[in-house]
Amino acid sequence: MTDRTPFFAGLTLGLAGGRNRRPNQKAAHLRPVYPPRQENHDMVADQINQQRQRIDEIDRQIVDLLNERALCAMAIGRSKNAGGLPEFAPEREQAIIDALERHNQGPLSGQSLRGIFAEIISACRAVQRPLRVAFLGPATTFSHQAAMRHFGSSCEFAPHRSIIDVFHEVERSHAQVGVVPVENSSEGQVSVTLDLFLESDLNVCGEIYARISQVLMSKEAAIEGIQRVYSHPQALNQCRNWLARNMPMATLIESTSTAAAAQKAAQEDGSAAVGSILAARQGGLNALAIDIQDNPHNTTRFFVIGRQKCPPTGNDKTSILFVTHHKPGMLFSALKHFADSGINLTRIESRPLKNTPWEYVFFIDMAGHVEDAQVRQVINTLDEETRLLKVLGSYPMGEPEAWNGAEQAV
Ligand SMILES: O=C(O)C(=O)C[C@]1(C(=O)O)C=C[C@@H](O)C=C1
Repeated sequence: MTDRTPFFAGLTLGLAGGRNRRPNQKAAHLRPVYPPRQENHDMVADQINQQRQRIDEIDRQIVDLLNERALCAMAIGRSKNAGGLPEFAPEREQAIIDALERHNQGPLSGQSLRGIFAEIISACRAVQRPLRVAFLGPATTFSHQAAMRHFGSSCEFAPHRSIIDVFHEVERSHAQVGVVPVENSSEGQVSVTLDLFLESDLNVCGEIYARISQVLMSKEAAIEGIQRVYSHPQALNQCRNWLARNMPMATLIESTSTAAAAQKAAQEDGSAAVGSILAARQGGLNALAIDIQDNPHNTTRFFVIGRQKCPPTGNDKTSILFVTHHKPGMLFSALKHFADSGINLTRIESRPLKNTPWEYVFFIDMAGHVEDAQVRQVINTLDEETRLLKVLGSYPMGEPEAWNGAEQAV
């Protein structure tokens, strides 16, 4: 038995037969449901029926209201077209969700509400013009999942083979936005993405935090029969201890992506893949164990890139890059401006400057919007003191994905 019991095995995907479940432990949906005693039966049925009728009535009202909302969005879309404005307004979307969370009295959780409204806004965007979202593919990768969670499902999702292709698609206006990984809580910076910002004129107009839950998937029903495990090198790295403990005899084989690994596992007997639950579902594979990453809080941060700039929401971040003159104390002096102005830095990273050996470009994220007086002032000062300064964008502060253990082992 594995130490992270396969919650989805034999449950969501229905094929693995729960062989790895602990003895005497039945999944909730398998526990026998006894019919209520006869004298209660009619009363219970009556109560349920009443509430169901009420739900049917409410659902019809919701549909009517949703269509009324969609008509408003269509009218806004026409005005935006007439005024040459982009349909996608991330700051407005953030404001809507923040206001609704403040308004919410429960019992629905804030997280549920966010998910519901991400879909409602997505559908309303689609009646204006479907948002085309380029991402690092193929389908079912963690970039795809992050994009779907952030933008809702009523979008055109366009998978691309590389991060540079995602940048190019947005630069050429083939997609309105792109989703690119920028850093991972275990593996650090995604250097390709950082380097591309030096050349590109695209703006950062959003950030997405996605918790990475790695799943062991196979067409086999149990771990015991598996000899090979495929995955992207990063995913294999993230699960190295778990794989060594639970499948010491299996050969680990690198693939170009977690999605490609899932395809391989679907074709071969005795093989498994490490990747997303979405890949398991789409490939019709058994999820033999979930959350097998060694760090349970493994999170990737993505940037949403676009040609438009995002106005302030009141809760923003700004990303910049700069190259200092090659003199002592220049980095210290740059950072001191932030400290003196009380601006909170949330990330600092450096990359080598490709055409000047032993010189570096610094990437900084800070709390605040470039239109805030203090942020503006520090950036203006830095602009005068540095060799190069570029504001990559200001965008609504993202929320790390809630970790409620819902997907964890039973
Ligand atoms: O308020 C707008 O600007 C709209 O276009 C409406 C709406 C929405 O459905 O609420 C749709 C798309 C935008 O990205 C933001 C909000």
